[in-house]
This record gives sequence, structure tokens and C-alpha cells, in this order.
Amino acid sequence: MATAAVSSGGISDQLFVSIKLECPRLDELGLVPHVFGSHPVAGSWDSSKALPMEQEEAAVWGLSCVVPSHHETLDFKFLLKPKGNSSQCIVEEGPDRSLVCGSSEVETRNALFKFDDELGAVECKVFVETEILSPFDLAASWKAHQEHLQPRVRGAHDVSMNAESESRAKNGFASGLELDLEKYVVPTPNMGSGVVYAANLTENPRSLLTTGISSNILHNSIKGDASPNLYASANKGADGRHVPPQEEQRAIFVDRGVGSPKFARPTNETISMSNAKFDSEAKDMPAAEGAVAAAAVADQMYGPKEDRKLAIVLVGLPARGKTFTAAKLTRYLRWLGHETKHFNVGKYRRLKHGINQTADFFRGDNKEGVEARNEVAALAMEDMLSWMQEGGQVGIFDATNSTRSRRNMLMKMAEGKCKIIFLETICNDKDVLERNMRLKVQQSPDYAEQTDFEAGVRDFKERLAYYEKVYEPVEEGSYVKMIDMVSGSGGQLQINDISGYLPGRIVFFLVNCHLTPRPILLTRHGESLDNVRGRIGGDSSLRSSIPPAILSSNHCCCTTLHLVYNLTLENNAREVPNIH
Ligand SMILES: Nc1ncnc2c1ncn2[C@@H]1O[C@H](COP(=O)(O)OP(=O)(O)OP(=O)(O)O)[C@@H](O)[C@H]1O
Ligand SMILES: O=P(O)(O)OC[C@H]1O[C@](O)(CO)[C@@H](O)[C@@H]1O
Repeated sequence: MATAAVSSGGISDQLFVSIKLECPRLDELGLVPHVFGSHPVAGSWDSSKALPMEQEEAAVWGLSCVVPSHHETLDFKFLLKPKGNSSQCIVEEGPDRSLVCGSSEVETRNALFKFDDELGAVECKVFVETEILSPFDLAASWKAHQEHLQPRVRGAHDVSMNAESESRAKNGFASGLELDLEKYVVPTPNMGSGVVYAANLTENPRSLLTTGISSNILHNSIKGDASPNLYASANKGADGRHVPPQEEQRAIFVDRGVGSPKFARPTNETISMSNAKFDSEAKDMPAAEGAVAAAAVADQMYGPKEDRKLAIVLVGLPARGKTFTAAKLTRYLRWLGHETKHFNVGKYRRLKHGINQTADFFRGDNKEGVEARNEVAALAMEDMLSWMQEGGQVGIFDATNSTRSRRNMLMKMAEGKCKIIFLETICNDKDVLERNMRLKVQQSPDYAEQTDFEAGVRDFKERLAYYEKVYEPVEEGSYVKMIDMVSGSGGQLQINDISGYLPGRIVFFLVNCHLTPRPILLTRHGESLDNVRGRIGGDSSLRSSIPPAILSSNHCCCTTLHLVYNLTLENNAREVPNIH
């Protein structure tokens, strides 16, 4: 095992050291090379605590470790021990080798071992590679290792993490490893098995709780362990096979890049946004990505400015990212301090009608199916309105709501109770849709019992085709349309009849919304001449002139705060939202 050196100076670059010893005779002789040296990690010159090297090939042994780039000088030597007998050892001839502080150079003279008997001597070739690693490199390697991908930095995943207790006991380390790699999150393109189906995280159908289904069953079913006829959590592996249901709310992974959404004038030219000019040039739009976060901080300081109840009613064909967007928006609004809840009609439908509905259930001309879906939609809407009457402020109503008549029904129910804004998600990118559909079949409880993944995909496509036949894009009321936001070529946001503080905030959020996790690097400059003089502001030079190469590596005077956001929905409500 490679060992992690400790850093007491906080997060900094690390030096990755890989040592190799090559000698065909060692294996023949049944000898295992070890490293021991001056540092406790290498046994403090106690040969019984020497670190064994791992056999990588027939004649090659290796040992890798990661040490802080400003490590203490480490003197070390190779020694050989017979396999299975660690009490004997033969230490290499010659002076100690040194890994000098601040240097990545290590001497690579051959290692010579002399035996007392007729074996004479054994000479091994020594190879040493060193590489400066940023915490990101380490994190990426660790993450890659966890996900069974090829780590970018070979061996770096093998750092013992937070292993004070164990390695302290073994190696006498005085301080803990400060770089907690597990806290780093590197953008990950695949949906791991830790993903929970987003709709499962929405409000529990309270109206159904009082209609004969015990809350215990509901609770269990929502956690995924109820009778599958009632409800089941359906996480499946990338190959479509089931993986165990997730216990609690975890992440919704984001998976696609989005370019800068362009504002487009809606066809009917009826935008009314206070203090904002939205046109295709969008020159006046706040371009700074931090603007939303800044506005959010202001909101938090001064509190919500509006009491009006608002319903955001999602509209869109299946697999268009409605639940995904709804969940993001819910989190953002909560973070702003608005009482917000996400009601997912699919959850109601599954609870009331089971998880095994085939595409036929969604046919536009299946009268019973349409009625059943309208019924659960009405139940969800009632729950949402009741909750608003009890003090809730923003309800997010998540279903396809794909026909005008459905939307009329909702508008009627909401009359005098709350304002409705339709949020339509449109996606025309075939590749994105294909991928979304496969993800849905992997994750949706609707396919939890479908063992044939491709059959599930076919059924979902059939369902989608039925929806397409009856789909009526929103043209009524107040609306926001997110069009092709995931296509990679930008996208459009169209808005119609939106006014007021909170709707403005929501639009602002959606404009700035993107789907790719990305690191945020906050860089602090080194000590400037004005700093020395105690002056605030100004734009003076740095105190000493430092070659640009050193500056850019952040070693010397620059302090770089690396923040990596996991742009998922699992973080606490008070964290910086997943937008920037
Ligand atoms: N604006 C978007 N356009 C297209 N795809 C998106 C968008 N936003 C998110 N996605 C992707 O769509 C996938 C499916 O999302 P989601 O489950 O939210 O769809 P949905 O529209 O709610 O589907 P359904 O109506 O079948 O429940 C997600 O994995 C997400 O990566
Ligand atoms: O009744 P609607 O508006 O079609 O929407 C609810 C349905 O949308 C879906 O998300 C479509 O796939 C189903 O899970 C759910 O039953």
C-alpha cells in the first residue's frame, strides 16, 4: 500500500513519488524488497517497520506515495526480506538515498545487496518518478479509482485517507491528513448507483394517506421496500439491472453541458419584466455568473419580499427534464427563504394505480387512463393548494400537463388561490432524448419490475409517442419555455407575461441554470504594496516581484482557495445554490 504523508499546512500541492526496483533474481530467490528510512512513515530506520514494495511484474517491484511538496527531507534505503520471514533482512550497500525537501529529485543509482554466502551479490535497477499534483489531480484520481475508471494519476488513489488512527498507530504520525479527498467532488459523467430517482424525493401524497393506504406502507414504499404493486424504488445499474434501493435522499446527478442560454423574444411579444430588457442580444442581462448567487445573498439578508402564492406548473413531454428542473428550482427557492414544495404527479399515480402501467395507460384515447391520470393530478393539486393555505408559498407542480384541457383544469382549481406560471421544458435533441429515456428506464419505479431493459425502453418510447400525439405546447397564461437548454449549442428561454419579484427571480435562476458541475476557483492575490502600507483598495504591485511561472503555480505568495461544488441536490438548503 502506498502511504500518505501528512500536511499540517492545509491543502497544498502534493508530490507523488513512485519508486521501482527491477531485478529478475529477487523472485527466484524468494526475496521481497522493502523501503525504510528516516521518517516514521518509513519506519524511522527500524527495519521491522520497513514498507514492503509490491510486485508489479515478474521482475519489477514498486512503491508509491504522496507527500506534501514541502516535505521534510527523507533519507531512505532499500532492504530485502525473505518472503514470509520478516525478521531477517539485507540492507543495500552504500550511502542513504535522499528525497530532499523542496526537490523532486531522487538518486537512481543501482541498489546493491551483498550476501554472506555463495550467492554473492544482487544488483537491482532503480527508477524513480516524481510528479507535483494539485489536490484536484488527487481528487480526480481518487474519484476515478472509486468508479473503477483509469485514474489519471496512477497510484494516487492509494493514499490512505484520514487514516490517522491506523497509520498513526503503525507509523507514529503526529498529525492527520488534512486533504480529505473524499470531500472533493469531481464532475462525474455517469449516474452512479447512488442516484435516487428524483421524483421519489418530492412531497408525499397526503391526500392518498387518508384514503386507506397506511402511512407506514407509504413510508416504506417511498423508501422503496414496499410491495412492488404499491410502489417501488427502482434503481438499476448502468446495464439496466436493479441495484438496491437507496435509503435516503441522495444526489441527482447532472450530466450535460449547457451553453449560455440566449434570450429570445417570444413570438407574441408580450414580455413584461420589471427592470429587465430581454431581447435576443441580451446585452443588459446580468452576464456575471455570480449574479444569481449575489441576488440570493441579498434576499437572505432582507428576507422574502412577497407573500403572494405562486404555482409553477411544469409542462412537457416525458423525459424532458421536468422533474430535474423542478427539483433544482425547489432547492433554490428554499434557499432564498421561500416556503417551497415539489409535488410530483407520477408519485401519486404510482401510489394509486401501481407501478406496472404499460404505455397503454398513457394513450390519449384511453378514456379510463386519462381519467385516472386527471384524478391523481387533481389530488396532487388539491394537496398543493391546501398546503399553500397553511402557509406554503411556492408550489411546484410536476407532471406532463401536456394538454390544454389539463392545464385549464389546474387553472380553474387555482382560481383565487394562487398565481400559475407554466414552465415548459422542450428538447428536440435526439441524442439527449435517447439518453434521457434510457436513464428513465434505469431509474423510474415504473420499470422496477421490468427485467428486460430494452423492453422497458420500447415501452417508454411507446408512452412518449402517445403523449406526442396529444401534446399541446403552452400558449396560454404566464409562461416560461426552456428550449433545448441541453443541446450543447446554447438554448433559449422564452417568457410571456411574467412580472413581479418572485417570478423575476425564478426567470433569473432559469437563465443562469446549467447542468454541468464545475469547479469554482477563488484566487486571492499575494501581498501587495498597498497591503503592506495598510491601504484598502488600489491596484498596486505585489510586494516582491515573483516570476509569473511561480505565481501561476500558486506555490509562493498566492493563496488559492479551491472550492469544488457538487452541483447536485443533496446539499443543505443554506449552501450556495447550484448555479453560478
Ligand atoms: N432542460 C432539459 N432538457 C432535456 N433534458 C434535461 C433537461 N434538464 C434535465 N434533463 C435531463 O433529463 C433527464 C430526465 O429528466 P426528468 O426525469 O426530470 O424528466 P421528466 O421530464 O420529469 O420525465 P417524466 O415526465 O417522464 O417523468 C435527466 O436525467 C436530466 O439529465
Ligand atoms: O398526468 P400527466 O400530466 O401525464 O403527468 C403525470 C405523468 O407524467 C409522467 O411523468 C410521464 O412519464 C408520469 O410519470 C406521470 O404519471
